[in-house]
Amino acid sequence: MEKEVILKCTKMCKSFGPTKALVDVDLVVNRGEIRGLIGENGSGKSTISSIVAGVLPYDSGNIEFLGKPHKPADMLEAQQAGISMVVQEAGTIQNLTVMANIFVGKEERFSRGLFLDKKAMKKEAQQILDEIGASHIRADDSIMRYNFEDRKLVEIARALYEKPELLIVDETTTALPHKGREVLYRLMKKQAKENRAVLFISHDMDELMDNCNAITVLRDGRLIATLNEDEMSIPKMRSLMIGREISDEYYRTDLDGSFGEEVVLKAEHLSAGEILEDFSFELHRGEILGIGGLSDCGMHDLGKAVYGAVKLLTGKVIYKDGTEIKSPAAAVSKKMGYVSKNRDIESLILSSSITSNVALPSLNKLQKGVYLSAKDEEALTNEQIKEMSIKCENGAQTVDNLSGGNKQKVVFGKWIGNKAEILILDCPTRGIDIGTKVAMYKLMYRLKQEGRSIIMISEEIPELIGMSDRIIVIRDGKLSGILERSDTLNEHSVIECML
Ligand SMILES: Nc1ncnc2c1ncn2[C@@H]1O[C@H](COP(=O)(O)OP(=O)(O)OP(=O)(O)O)[C@@H](O)[C@H]1O
Repeated sequence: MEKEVILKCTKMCKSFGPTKALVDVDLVVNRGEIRGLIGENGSGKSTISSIVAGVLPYDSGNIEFLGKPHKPADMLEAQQAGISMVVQEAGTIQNLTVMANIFVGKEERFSRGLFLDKKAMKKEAQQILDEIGASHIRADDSIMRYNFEDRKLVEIARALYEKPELLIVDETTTALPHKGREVLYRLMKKQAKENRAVLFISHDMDELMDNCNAITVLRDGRLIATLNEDEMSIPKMRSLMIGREISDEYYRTDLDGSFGEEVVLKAEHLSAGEILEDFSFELHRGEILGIGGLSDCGMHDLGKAVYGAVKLLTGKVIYKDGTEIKSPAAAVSKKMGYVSKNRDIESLILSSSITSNVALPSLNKLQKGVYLSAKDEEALTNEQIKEMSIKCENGAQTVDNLSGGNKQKVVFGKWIGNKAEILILDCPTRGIDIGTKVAMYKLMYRLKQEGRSIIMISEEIPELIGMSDRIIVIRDGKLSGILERSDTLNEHSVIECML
């Protein structure tokens, strides 16, 4: 049977100044399909989704949606045409309630004369939250009460409320806890089963294989291939993305989980956030200490607590020289670095340049008398652009303009540039393409060998097993087990500890 086309892009082009983000892209998405869109960081995936969803205009080419010309002036217009999108980073508005976030721009639907029928709004918002399996989120609560993961679920509710013909999911899964990912997969499958369509952007090869009916590969803004279900395989997808074969070995290959005796950081009886309670551990010189658990087990709070970024309810964090780490400033002065899971809000100054972001923790080092050495700042940044393969015009480009994965590389680069001795990495490879991931793991291993210490908080069990010397598993805010690196350690043993 002939497939019914829902979206047809022909020779779509988009440039940002000298950067050719999309070059003559022809993309056809059919009804009933979950289409994966893959490519390295900066290959143009989000540019396509932003154009189709009305966030960005295109320069030339042609788009048809449901057989009609499609050139939406904004997101609302694209939504009215039948396209909704859930994005990578925070897409909710602070200071509003959950329901106001769900119905933003559509409030008139509930207006009764001069007033807003908040009761009806609440009822409808709660209904959609319940429908997507997020009943724990209350429609009339302030959005600020909810964490990053729950806010993503609110965005999903907002996107699905309209029953869009095309749902775009732009790297949302890594922001969600495991349960939330399952919810999203189920909703995507439902969308396809109802003969609508999904455009699904992800770097996770397994979830792409499990959920997509076809995969489109981009490289440097050009469409390289579209693989149908029977042609899809991980090695093929990887090599089409990167343009060369890459090995299956992502992680360090040694089984030696040894590290120095010296304790460089000690956490004693920490309680913080809503769940973390009476938690203690020691980090050693040259150790990669993995921290795992379900997303809401308290591990993200632990990262913040160790960096002095949240108020401790009990306990203390002590650096090797006896200094108590009570603030990020104290942490930075002891050469500690922190990569937050909530990258755009907590780890970057989006409106500043790559150089300003990279140089920020190294300002003391870069200061010459009362002046900052612009030349040194630039050299430091260029080194990190090279080391982390940051795709950008130059260090003067504002971080806001970088692709998601390249922003993550900037965060990593700023702490590597600062020669941090202790790195607290919360989901460090989030949004990072497979080629760069391999490079990052190599870098982490090199840092370990140089005697630096890493706390790696991760929701990816293979990453924890693949990189850690020891894995501390947290369950419901408390220590549930410590697992040592060995050839018998497997996903099952970690999961057993987590649940
Ligand atoms: N507003 C902007 N201004 C300047 N350059 C931009 C802008 N938005 C995107 N770019 C550039 O366009 C290119 C494509 O970016 P895009 O965000 O589409 O990549 P991506 O494939 O989604 O990457 P990632 O996997 O890292 O999310 C990148 O080089 C990026 O730096």
